[in-house]
Formats: sequence, C-alpha cells, structure tokens
Amino acid sequence: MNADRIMALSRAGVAVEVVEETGSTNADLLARAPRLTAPVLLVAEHQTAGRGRAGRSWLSEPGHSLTFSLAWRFAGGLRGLAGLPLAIGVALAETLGRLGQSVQLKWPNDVLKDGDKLAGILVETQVAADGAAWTIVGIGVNLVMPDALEDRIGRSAAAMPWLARMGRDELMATLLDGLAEALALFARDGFAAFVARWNTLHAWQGRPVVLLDRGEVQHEGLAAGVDDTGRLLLDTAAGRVTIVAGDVSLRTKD
Ligand SMILES: O=C(O)CCCC[C@@H]1SC[C@@H]2NC(=O)N[C@@H]21
Repeated sequence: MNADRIMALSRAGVAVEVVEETGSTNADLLARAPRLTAPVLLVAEHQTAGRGRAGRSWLSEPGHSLTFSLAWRFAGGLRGLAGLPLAIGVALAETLGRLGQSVQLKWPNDVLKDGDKLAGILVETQVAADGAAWTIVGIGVNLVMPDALEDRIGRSAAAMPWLARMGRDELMATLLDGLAEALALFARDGFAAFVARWNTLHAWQGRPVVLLDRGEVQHEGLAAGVDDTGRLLLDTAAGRVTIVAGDVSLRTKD
C-alpha cells in the first residue's frame, strides 16, 4: 500500500505510515504513544505477532488481510471510553455497508459476514502524562481466507475478495475516513451516538446465546442488544442480566 496515496484519498488529515512487516501495529503504536503528538495510522502489509482480544493471536498471511492501527488522543482520559470498541465496530460495519458489503456485529465488536468473522477490533489504551488517553484502534480484516489459514484459526472465517476491484489504498482511505469521523463523534457524544446503530447491526438480536467465561458457561438467555455504555443485555430465566466485555465470549445456541 502507498501511504501518500492513502493520505491523498482520505479527508481525515491523519498521518499515514505503511510498513512491509512488523510484529503488531497495535504494539508499535502503544510503544510510541508517550511521544505521539497527533493521530497516526500505521498499516502493515504483514504482521508476525498480531494481537487479538483477551490475549489471543490474530493470524494472517501476507497479502491476505488488511492489518492496521489508528492512534487517537482523547483529551478527557479514560472516562467514558468503555463503549469505544463497539462504536468502532459500528463505524467499520457502516463503512463496509456503504461500499456494498452487508455485515453485522457480534458483541462486543466482531464484524461478521454471513455468520462468520470478517474483521476483528482490538482497542488498547495508554494514559499520557497530561491525563489524556491515547487509544490504539487496531483492526484486522480478512481479504482472502485460504483453507490452510482457516485450519490454523480452527473455525470458518469470512473474507471479502470483492476488494480486488476497489483497490487497497482506496479502501484504506475510506475506512480511515469512517473511523476518524466516528472517533470525533465519540469524543463529543460518547457511545450514546452509537447505541441504536449498534443494535440495528446486532447479528444475534433476540437469539438464544450462551456466555462463556474462560470456557465455563456463565449465563444462557436471549441476546437483547447493548445498553448506552456498550454492556450486553441478556434476558435469562432469572431476569435481565447486564454483561461487561472482558474475557467473556459469546456463542449462539441455535
Ligand atoms: O478479534 C480480535 O480478537 C481482534 C483482532 C485485532 C487484530 C488487529 S490486526 C491490526 C492490529 N494489530 C494487532 O496486533 N491487532 C490488531
């Protein structure tokens, strides 16, 4: 990918860097966070140690995915950032939707296509000396999903080969604009500006689900969307429970 071209195509005014290979774009930007003065987008053609949520890895092969991170500063610090990963999911899903790719969201912030994972989001934060928070918004999108990679991941996964028609620089610029717009809106209005949009995109709304905590079933019920801080609402036999994203994972029962 070409950093200058992405910047020229984007309206976001964010500095763009492209590297051939790195361990993890999230790890790179987190390490640089104390010295950053303005937003940066770091795109890697290939990651050798991609990080996923809850300590998992993000596996990809060269040329088969988009892997990038955007460093963004929130002057108000960590307060109110709980719903940010979900807001990023909305921005990503809506941008893909505008490009003609119909996708849905799985709590807390996976992007699904036809029920399989198309993209993952990992938001990591670091508090600066002045109390502001640097958030590193890391996104991996499967462009091609070879059988061998699916075998390594251990489940089926979605991809979006239609990208070949659009071009990677243009797609990257479009995603960057959608993310920058969402981050600015989140800074102003918080997750309130995204909650209805998230619930509209919710893949498992009203469906029976199981919530697992480190492999152990914690709750079973009907998924009822998220509240205005991004917590999952689950209607169980014992009533409605509210779940905070952490190490928990969600499965459908049907
Ligand atoms: O679904 C998940 O568990 C989140 C996956 C996030 C992967 C992206 S790829 C770019 C950025 N750098 C990383 O190391 N991880 C994120």
